[in-house]
Amino acid sequence: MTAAAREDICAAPGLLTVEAAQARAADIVKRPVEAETVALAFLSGRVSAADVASPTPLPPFDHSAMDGYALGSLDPEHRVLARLAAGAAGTRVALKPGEAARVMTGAPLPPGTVAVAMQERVRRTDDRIVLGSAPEAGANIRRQGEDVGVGDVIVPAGVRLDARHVAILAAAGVTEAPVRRRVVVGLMSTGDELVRPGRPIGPGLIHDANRPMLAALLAQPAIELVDLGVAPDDRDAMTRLVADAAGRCDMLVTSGATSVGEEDHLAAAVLAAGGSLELAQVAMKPGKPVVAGRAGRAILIGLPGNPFAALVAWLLVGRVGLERLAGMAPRPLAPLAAVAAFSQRGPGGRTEFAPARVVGSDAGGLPRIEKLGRGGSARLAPLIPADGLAVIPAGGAEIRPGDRIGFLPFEAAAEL
Ligand SMILES: Nc1nc2c(c(=O)[nH]1)N[C@H]1C(S)=C(S)[C@@H](COP(=O)(O)OP(=O)(O)OC[C@H]3O[C@@H](n4cnc5c(N)ncnc54)[C@H](O)[C@@H]3O)O[C@H]1N2
Ligand code: MOO
Repeated sequence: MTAAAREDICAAPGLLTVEAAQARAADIVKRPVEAETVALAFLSGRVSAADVASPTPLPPFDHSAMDGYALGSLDPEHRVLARLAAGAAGTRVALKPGEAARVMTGAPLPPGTVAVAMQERVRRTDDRIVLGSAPEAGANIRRQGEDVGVGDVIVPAGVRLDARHVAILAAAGVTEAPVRRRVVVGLMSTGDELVRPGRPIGPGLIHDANRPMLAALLAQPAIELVDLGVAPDDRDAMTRLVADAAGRCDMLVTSGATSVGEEDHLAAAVLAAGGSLELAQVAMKPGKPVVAGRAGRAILIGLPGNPFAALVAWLLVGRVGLERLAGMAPRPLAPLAAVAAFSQRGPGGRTEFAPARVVGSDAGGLPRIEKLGRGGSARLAPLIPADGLAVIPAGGAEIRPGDRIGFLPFEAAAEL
């Protein structure tokens, strides 16, 4: 740990606030990974590395929003001169007052069009139409560039791309875009008690839940996962594994060995491998013993061993560093406003995150949140029926039904 970091941690009486820990986790990352160019078909889930400007207006030309008639004036009667479907190369016809063209949705509009009348509002006899009621000037015309102008930014830098971005790039005829290369994230569990799922557990042993959990959270297009297995509870062995991982990963995410027990070797191993710790001991429940720092060129996130604590520490602290590394603009996880459907004694010294589900809404429309399970950072079963995490701020008074609390839905929390 650097002297400055040690001072900061000690300056707060006891523990860092969750917000301070998030700021620290972001600051550890000096710059995002490099950019590369990727084809449209592979952009979803990647993080944009630069603004993309549209080379073309959208729509590219004035066209009809309806099947009907392009009108040269708003007069009640018109003579029909031409017929245009979507894809028509255009027409040499320019409409004068009293003249119309039969048009389909998407068809380019002849010069002189003042409005398009829907065909349901028109009576046609041979080459003449009579309007039931005059449309407004400009009705049913989609103007060139009304959606996007030439040079408008259609995809900003620093966002996780999805189908919306792919659609607008495709519409503008753009076939590739600059994105951050995949962040190489190494996952390592620690502990002599851990056995890979699928293998039998002997006395005192348990199955490794954290590495599969983190792999499931991080199985995303912007990430390349490296499975680093299980480090034993041995300082020298852990040091070698950390040093090796530090050389080939952008981020190393470990779980376990962060606390104060005799077999909690992570901090010592990171320091022995030439790394540093910039964050430790956060005022959150669970997840207090989360650590973060650097090891070689990698950012290190050390999550607590208890699985629910590891999940909470990842979502609230580790994820912030990963987003920065992946080139995303900072997006602090802001809990939604909600009300408690439970009571509990306060105040707590740490911000509490508890598995919770929505059980209706109050008179003001805020979701009512019920806590699940009886607490405990090792319990996974309460997460299964949960919709997200109840957030109960540190230092608050007793919570009674109807009191304001925060709520983090899982969908928002788990997305990179
Ligand atoms: N004297 C103190 N003891 C503890 C403190 C403390 O402040 N003083 N903090 C407690 C808190 S809070 C937590 S959280 C845990 C964190 O401990 P570690 O990060 O050192 O984790 P371990 O001791 O290695 O393991 C804790 C627990 O989790 C199980 N575990 C570990 N890895 C996995 C895995 N990959 N999959 C499933 N389960 C795992 C492990 O077997 C232990 O039962 O420390 C408290 N102690
Ligand atoms: O903070 Mo520990 O993470 O409660 O179990």
